[in-house]
Amino acid sequence: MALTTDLGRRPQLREVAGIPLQATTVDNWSQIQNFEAKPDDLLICTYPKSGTTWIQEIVDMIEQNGDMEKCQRAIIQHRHPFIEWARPPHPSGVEKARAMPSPRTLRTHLPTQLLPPSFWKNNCKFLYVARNAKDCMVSYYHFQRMNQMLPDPGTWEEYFETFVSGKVCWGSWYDHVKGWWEIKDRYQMLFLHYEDIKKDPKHEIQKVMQFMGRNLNETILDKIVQETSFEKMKENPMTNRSAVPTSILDQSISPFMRKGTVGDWKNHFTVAQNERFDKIYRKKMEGTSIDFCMEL
Ligand SMILES: Nc1ncnc2c1ncn2[C@@H]1O[C@H](COP(=O)(O)O)[C@@H](OP(=O)(O)O)[C@H]1O
Ligand SMILES: CCc1ccc(OS(=O)(=O)O)cc1
Repeated sequence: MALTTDLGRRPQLREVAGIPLQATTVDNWSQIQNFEAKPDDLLICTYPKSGTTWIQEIVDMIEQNGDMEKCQRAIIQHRHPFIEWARPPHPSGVEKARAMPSPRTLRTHLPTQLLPPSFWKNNCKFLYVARNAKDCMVSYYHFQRMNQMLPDPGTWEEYFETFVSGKVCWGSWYDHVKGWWEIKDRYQMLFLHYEDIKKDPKHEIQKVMQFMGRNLNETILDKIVQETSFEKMKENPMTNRSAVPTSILDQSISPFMRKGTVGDWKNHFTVAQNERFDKIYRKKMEGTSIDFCMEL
């Protein structure tokens, strides 16, 4: 597959406890770790490219009782502070969260071991969305091609190695998903799969609604299903990242709302890569009960 080649110009990652993160996040690490969560916080947790924007829009539509105009009040990145986000001189995710009235909905890509401890102490609600590793890898590859704030992914073949070895921003997909899955019954956590939302959005949105302690009628639920479809969100300037400068997200390379499907990995993985991936996957995920749907 074709290369993007501006190696050397993209920022490189640094590490916290072996997890690669953006350098600006690492510079801000003590502020992030000392973040004071509140008992009524809802934290959206995902591995990158697992449907974060999608679940954010679903949660916001539930919070706003299906009022689309209220959901248009700001771009999605500004509605739910991203707690490990740091890009001086802009306010950090922690600063944005502090300035937000409760009840707050926040978001993170951090693995469990790096989450600020106050989230556990305050028994906050966690909404985790997991996406199958192969589609996640494909989506992340295209995102790294277009995101000028992340390292250049190199060729697809090179990226395959980078991803399976966990040397991407926010670390290993396997460890992230296993980490959140293994603690799900010890906390107030709703654990969803991207593929299930795709298959039966109304059913999964109802689960989110109940988890949030809300009760919306069928008409509103149907509206949320429609407004959060891939096609609608791709056209929606509040969700499609069209407001982000090209110097950060170059959507002429790959759109942020790219395909939104299950099984696009089949258009990228060679037979040999697929066999190798499955072997690595079995080893890394040995002993876990989590299961993924790879095609619909
Ligand atoms: N409403 C929606 N329905 C399905 N997929 C969606 C979606 N909104 C965003 N996505 C997909 O979620 C991925 C982005 O995830 P995140 O928000 O975590 O960065 C992209 O996947 P693809 O690159 O496979 O298209 C994007 O297209
Ligand atoms: C950390 C890399 C990153 C992630 C997301 C970005 O844009 S957006 O928040 O999705 O609009 C930019 C950089």
